[in-house]
Amino acid sequence: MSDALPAGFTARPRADGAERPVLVGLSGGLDSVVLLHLLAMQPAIRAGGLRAIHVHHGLQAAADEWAAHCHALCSGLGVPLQVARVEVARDAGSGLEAAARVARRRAFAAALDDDGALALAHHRDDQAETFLLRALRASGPDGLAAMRPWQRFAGGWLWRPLLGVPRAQLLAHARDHALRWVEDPGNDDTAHDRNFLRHRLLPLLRERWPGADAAFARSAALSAEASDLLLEGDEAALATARTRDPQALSVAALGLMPRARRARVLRRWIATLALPPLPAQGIERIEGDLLVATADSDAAFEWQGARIRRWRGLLHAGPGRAPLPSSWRARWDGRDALPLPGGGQLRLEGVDAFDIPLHAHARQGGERIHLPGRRHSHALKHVLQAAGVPPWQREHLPLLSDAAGTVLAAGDLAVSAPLDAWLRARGARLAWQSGPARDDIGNLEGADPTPRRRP
Ligand SMILES: Nc1ncnc2c1ncn2[C@@H]1O[C@H](COP(=O)(O)OP(=O)(O)OP(=O)(O)O)[C@@H](O)[C@H]1O
Repeated sequence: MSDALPAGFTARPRADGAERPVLVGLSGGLDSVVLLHLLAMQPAIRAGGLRAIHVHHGLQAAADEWAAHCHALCSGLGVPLQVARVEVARDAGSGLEAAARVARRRAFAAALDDDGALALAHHRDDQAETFLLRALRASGPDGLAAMRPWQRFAGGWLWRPLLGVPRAQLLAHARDHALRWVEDPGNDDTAHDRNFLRHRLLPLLRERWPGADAAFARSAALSAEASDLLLEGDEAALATARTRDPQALSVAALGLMPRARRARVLRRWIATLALPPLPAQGIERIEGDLLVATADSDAAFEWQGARIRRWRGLLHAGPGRAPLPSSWRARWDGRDALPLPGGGQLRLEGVDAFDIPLHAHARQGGERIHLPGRRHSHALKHVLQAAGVPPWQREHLPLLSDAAGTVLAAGDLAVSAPLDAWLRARGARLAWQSGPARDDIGNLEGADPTPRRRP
């Protein structure tokens, strides 16, 4: 490759006109060594702040050698290098390679500057492989779009400047400049689908169709265009079904959409909630069990720890969690947040503590509560029904009682007259968080709710 960079090889300046700092993911292999070398030759990119990161997984005997190699390369080019050592969860159900990838992405996210660009060395051959792998998994246009040159990542962007460049050109560049790199022995094992495509299938395809990689990459780019157009329509359709609660969609509005659009809208909705992607049979089940007029009142679809249910003309989505154990009890003085079994917490805000500790516990059934402004107590069940609290939320609801067993509050949804008066007098309030806080790191890429546009 000549030293002229491919089109789009400049990291776009930020909105404020400043150069975007670039962090290169440097494995020590051919692709990322060439990427670093090309970027280091760009005065504008150097001026914006060019750094490299090598993630040391410690999984292979040669890992120290790779890190040392990256050091030598970076010091030769005058580029600061961070070596991030990560722990890879060896017992991860999804396999060691997937676990290493997650650990790597976390390290990248932690090291990336706000609004900076993480440059990775994926090239056109990688794109052709990704396109074929997606086709073999029966993906539609969103999946066939394969890798994007720019996409949101953590607090900044993921940038793939070499996506249009064939690997052969990278090799030629490395040889022209006498660059040295380390070979990863794992890349030869054809038991992995990607390696099988790389070493067996793609060479055969190229024999007959020399332009195969370019054609696959072009198909990926066309799919990306189609996917972006569809996404705009999905957003508009989703808006018509939204309610004030982001976790609830109107069944009636969904019913007005063509089936194919509805499937996309449901997937999009789930992505915006940072829940695991809906599997194909999920759409079938929602269509068949939840959206029909005769749907059971407790009909639900569950997948990978998430759940969609229909209730009162709405579809509700969220993490599926076990109810509070009925035997759970805890004394709580209000000083610190009270952690709830299965995630979530109860907090007393605006005042230090209660005058005397209260008892937190699960509902047993039959409780009554005396609400402010009412003469008599009411069955808690009716109070929650009247307030429109969905049944599954009621199962997680912690109650607060005094020593005599009088119910003083049900989460922050119903507060009794005496506790309400006590809180008001102090400008204080109860706050109930019903589930664990979201871990956004798990969603750094893939189900990214932000459309993938150039910065
Ligand atoms: N150990 C590492 N340290 C730093 N960067 C790395 C490391 N491994 C890979 N990278 C960067 O990530 C890019 C992609 O590498 P690779 O395909 O092995 O990773 P991946 O995360 O599995 O990517 P994908 O699954 O998207 O293809 C490399 O070109 C390089 O820029």
